[in-house]
Amino acid sequence: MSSNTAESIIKAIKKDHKAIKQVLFVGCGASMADLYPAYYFTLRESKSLQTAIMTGNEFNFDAPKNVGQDTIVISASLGGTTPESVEATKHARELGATTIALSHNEGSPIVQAAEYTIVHGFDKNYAEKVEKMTLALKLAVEIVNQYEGYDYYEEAQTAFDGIYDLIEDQIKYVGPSAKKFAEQYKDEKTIYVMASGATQDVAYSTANFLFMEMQWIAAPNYNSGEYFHGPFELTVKDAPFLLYANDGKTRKMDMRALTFLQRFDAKYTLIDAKDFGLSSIAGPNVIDYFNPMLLTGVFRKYAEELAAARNHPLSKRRYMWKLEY
Ligand SMILES: N[C@@H]1[C@@H](O)[C@H](O)[C@@H](COP(=O)(O)O)O[C@@H]1O
Repeated sequence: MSSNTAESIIKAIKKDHKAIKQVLFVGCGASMADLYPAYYFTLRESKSLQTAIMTGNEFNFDAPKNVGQDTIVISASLGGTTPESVEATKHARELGATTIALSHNEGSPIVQAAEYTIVHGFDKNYAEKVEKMTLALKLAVEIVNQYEGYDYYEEAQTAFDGIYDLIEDQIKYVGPSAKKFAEQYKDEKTIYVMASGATQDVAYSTANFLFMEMQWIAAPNYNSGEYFHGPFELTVKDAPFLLYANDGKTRKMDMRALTFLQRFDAKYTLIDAKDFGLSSIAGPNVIDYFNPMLLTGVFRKYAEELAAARNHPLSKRRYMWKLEY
């Protein structure tokens, strides 16, 4: 068990494992979603590594047959106690994989279960809310760079250096838009949520956790490319949508969805990385991977305003912390 930087952890792993074949990302709920940008990066940028992302118990009950010495399993858990994620970390070790856990809780079971750990912040500000996600991406960048070489490593470091300050800076200006969103959506029973590329699971996370878990608002969510292959049939006047737009390769997909929402006069809120100046810190070769952090950080303010307008705190639960399940 050691808490260290992404760079030093991968260096240490490489000493014992000259070659690896696979990187798996495992977690539950928001923590699984936080691993998505790292998974997306690995899938796009690695020339040889296999990669997949899965929920804790899918790994526990049905792990890929090829997990072994040449696999790195990166698990994440904010509280560090989610049983499925702790078990997955233990199971990965039993199967011979090298394990790295990300958690906010230093002494937690997941930290104890993993060989390498990174303890991240969460409470201090909006930027810290995305520290887990950012550090997971940092691990993925180190893996690809140290094992294969990554041409845009320095460009990525510049973006890592700038992302937290950009979030904190932009948060200062979103208050009025966040309040407007809260007023407009506070009585909705359903909100449809869309995003593309590395941001896909920000839609998943917003819908499943901020809306369904924390506000009890039904929230179907899908990739903005997939919107045109079924879900768009529900686009009618005033149907409530939230659309995340990336600055990067998949922006065209988000803009196509936006045009369709406008065409049928849906009620939509657009959370656009271009409005928050992502390109001021992230160069064109890495920008795709930093949309999720910025959009998650900024949208937190919208969720807080929604909770306030609905008089339904983000911490309110019907079952969690109350029942065995
Ligand atoms: N209801 C919560 C989710 O909100 C949370 O995302 C998940 C993972 O939590 P952790 O990140 O602590 O592992 O656990 C529970 O299921």
